[in-house]
Amino acid sequence: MRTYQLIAPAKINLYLEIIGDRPDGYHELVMILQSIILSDRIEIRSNGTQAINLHCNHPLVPLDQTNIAYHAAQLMVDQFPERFANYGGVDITIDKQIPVAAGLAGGSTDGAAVLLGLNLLWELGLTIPQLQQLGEKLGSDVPFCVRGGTAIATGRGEKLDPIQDLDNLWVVLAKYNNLAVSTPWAYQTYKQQFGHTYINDIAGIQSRTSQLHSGSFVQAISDKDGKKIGELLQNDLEKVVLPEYPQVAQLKEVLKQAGGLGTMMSGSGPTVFTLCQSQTEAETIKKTARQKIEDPSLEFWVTQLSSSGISIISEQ
Ligand SMILES: C[C@@](CO)(OP(=O)(O)O)[C@H](O)COP(=O)(O)OP(=O)(O)OC[C@H]1O[C@@H](n2ccc(N)nc2=O)[C@H](O)[C@@H]1O
Ligand SMILES: Nc1ncnc2c1ncn2[C@@H]1O[C@H](COP(=O)(O)OP(=O)(O)O)[C@@H](O)[C@H]1O
Repeated sequence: MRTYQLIAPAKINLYLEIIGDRPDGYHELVMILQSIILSDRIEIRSNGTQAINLHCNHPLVPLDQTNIAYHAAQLMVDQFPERFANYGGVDITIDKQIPVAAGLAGGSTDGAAVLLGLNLLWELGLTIPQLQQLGEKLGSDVPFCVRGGTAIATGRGEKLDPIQDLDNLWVVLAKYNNLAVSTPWAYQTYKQQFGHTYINDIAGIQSRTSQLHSGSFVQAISDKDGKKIGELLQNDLEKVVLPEYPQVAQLKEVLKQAGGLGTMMSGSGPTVFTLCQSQTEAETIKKTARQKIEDPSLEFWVTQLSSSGISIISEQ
């Protein structure tokens, strides 16, 4: 039976600005998304049946249709019923290394990996843009996860403009393993509290978006100016998540005091990250923060920014 093993990297949000709300219930965003080395491993194996079976080593990951990886396989079955009939079903095994419900797009990247894996297994020959278009149906962050690297994302997060890759920096991630933040809750609460700041006309949205395109953040990325990037980190969702989760606010403060280029919450949280120039600096920051907060539920990861999206590591 043919088998593909894939690496599915997590992401962090270097910049997340909420501009307006949309008739479809989503929010209009300007983001800068960045892949990191921390990844799940996905195995996709033909099983000679007509079933999709899902396996995962993490107790919090659902194994039914609510799993984005399962949903991705179902979407491919619906889109390409003849291929499914010819090639048969698959066993999908997720080796979960990315913390769950952490603001790191763990589910989205697994979904993206299944799209790429089935494209290969069923010899569909779909291009990256075609896979990204399918990914839009699974979630706003899935199109980014297909290609990864560094990108400006607009719309609900699905419109992507790749920019110069930024892979020369290290990152410390910190998360309480007993905390999870619901993404719909974060956006809903933001809307209730800050909806009055939204721009709701197209011209206004375009002008704000182009400000960022030409803005100093993109310039700092193309200059690979870590100090400037650290200063310019932004995430509007912090405004609702930090007051609701004081532990996360305290964690951010401790990490900030410990050094590095800049500290910010990723996505809807509750993971907080610090960008660093070197692995040594990252390890020192982790150690300092660990000494300041002696809580066994607080976990750390030291990793690097990455220029890769989903990649294939073996084919049998
Ligand atoms: C906050 C971010 C930042 O990258 O990431 P995470 O924290 O989830 O990793 C994303 O915007 C999350 O993207 P993703 O997790 O793919 O969201 P989706 O499944 O599409 O949407 C989940 C829910 O979030 C809200 N949502 C999402 C995206 C968006 N632009 N506006 C929204 O209002 C909607 O309530 C939607 O029902
Ligand atoms: N493959 C998957 N991996 C992780 N979580 C998943 C997956 N599929 C569905 N989920 C569900 O999605 C929720 C959000 O998880 P995740 O994608 O890890 O976080 P985030 O949306 O914060 O980036 C989880 O609580 C879980 O119930």
